Amino acid sequence: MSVITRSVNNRQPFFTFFSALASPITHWQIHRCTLHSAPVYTRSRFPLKLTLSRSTYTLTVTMPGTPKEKVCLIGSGNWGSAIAKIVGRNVLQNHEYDNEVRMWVYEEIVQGQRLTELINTRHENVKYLPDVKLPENIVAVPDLLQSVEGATLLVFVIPHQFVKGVCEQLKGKIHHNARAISLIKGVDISKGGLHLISDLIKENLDIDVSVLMGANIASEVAMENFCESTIGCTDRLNGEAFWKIFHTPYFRVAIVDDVAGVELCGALKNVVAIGAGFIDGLKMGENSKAAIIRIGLMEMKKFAKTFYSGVKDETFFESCGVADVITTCFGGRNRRVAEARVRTGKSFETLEKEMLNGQKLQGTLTAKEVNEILRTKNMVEQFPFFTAVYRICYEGLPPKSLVEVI
Ligand SMILES: NC(=O)c1ccc[n+]([C@@H]2O[C@H](COP(=O)([O-])OP(=O)(O)OC[C@H]3O[C@@H](n4cnc5c(N)ncnc54)[C@H](O)[C@@H]3O)[C@@H](O)[C@H]2O)c1
Ligand SMILES: O=P(O)(O)OC[C@H](O)CO
Repeated sequence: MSVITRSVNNRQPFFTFFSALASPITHWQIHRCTLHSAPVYTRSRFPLKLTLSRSTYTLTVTMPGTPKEKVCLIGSGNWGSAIAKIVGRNVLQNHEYDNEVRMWVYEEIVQGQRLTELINTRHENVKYLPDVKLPENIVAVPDLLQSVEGATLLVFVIPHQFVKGVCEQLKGKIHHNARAISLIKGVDISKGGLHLISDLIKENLDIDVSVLMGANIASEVAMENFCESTIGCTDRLNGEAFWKIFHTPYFRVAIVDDVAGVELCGALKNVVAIGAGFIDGLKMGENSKAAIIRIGLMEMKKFAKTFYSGVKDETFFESCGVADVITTCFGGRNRRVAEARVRTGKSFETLEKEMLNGQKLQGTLTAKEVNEILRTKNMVEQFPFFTAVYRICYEGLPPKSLVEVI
């Protein structure tokens, strides 16, 4: 691979500059030419990016034989399957991506057959996203290491309690140019202290990790109803590589440079959803639920900023922020199960099994993890809403106390 740097007078008309530059590289395909004012730098990575010394022109070129990006989806639940439909279609429309997308499936027997076989023959995840056709280039693979073979873009989309185990199996086994994105809504406290799931992946696999979070109830995305989502990235090129596999006219993705803010919004809104479900279970009406959403959002922001000083206010106005809190407090699984908890008196474990058919709740576990962090830091009183949700879930506090303590 080579990096070519040319000096170009930045007052030259654009076409003069372009034709001067085009001739020596006619044997390359020029995929993009953009104008920007970023500082000068060169990178030797595919696609080869040329930034011309002291000019403001950037060319992205791909040499013949450039390896294509190969995507692997690590996870195949409700959201994993819905996003597979988008990714499968998008890679077919972009020559920079390999057509085959492998999807790691935690194997199980469904209707007397292996789930992977069902997915590969019927092109439908009959258990986790029934009645939605997946593109035929989505290939279900039961072996984790086989699924990531040759993959340069890893999409992590499994419930957060399983990430550590999956990362341990992948350590040292991934492609040298692999980058990842996490669609997982949760936090990690396994090493003591608060950690982002994206950091857990980054530290285990030694790769750059972006995140994608948003107001995205899987079944609605699968029906192609319009919605938005947010990518948080530190490396813009990586963020853009993932943007291309997710963005569609009905699933509109924005990119921001606040990984911690985006990810903590995704994780903490699940705790707010549990609180909203309690309010619904108590039949307290929409004003009370709106109040819970507002108070919950304020605690999300305070928590995120307390533990990650770089978190930006604007992030809370992206899809990953206020929009996701709203959708999850009206249409999400956490809300639904918390409502049933109040109405039936059954435990969350029982209701998860009875109502979700193998899908996993994230909010109750996150409430516990958040509480553990707050207790360690002596901060429970500063977060009365998160604390009350935890105490209702785990310490027998009556749900109606939620509005008394906040
Ligand atoms: N479903 C949604 O609407 C939605 C939307 C956005 C984000 N998310 C987030 O995406 C993540 C994944 O959620 P989902 O909805 O795709 O999953 P899910 O809850 O539908 O499914 C559970 C998945 O976990 C797998 N699993 C079970 N045991 C396992 C184990 N021991 N190891 C590994 N995998 C195991 C199952 O095979 C199944 O694929 C979560 O963090 C969730 O919050 C979900
Ligand atoms: O069904 P929930 O509660 O896990 O929420 C789903 C999504 O995260 C909503 O964006």
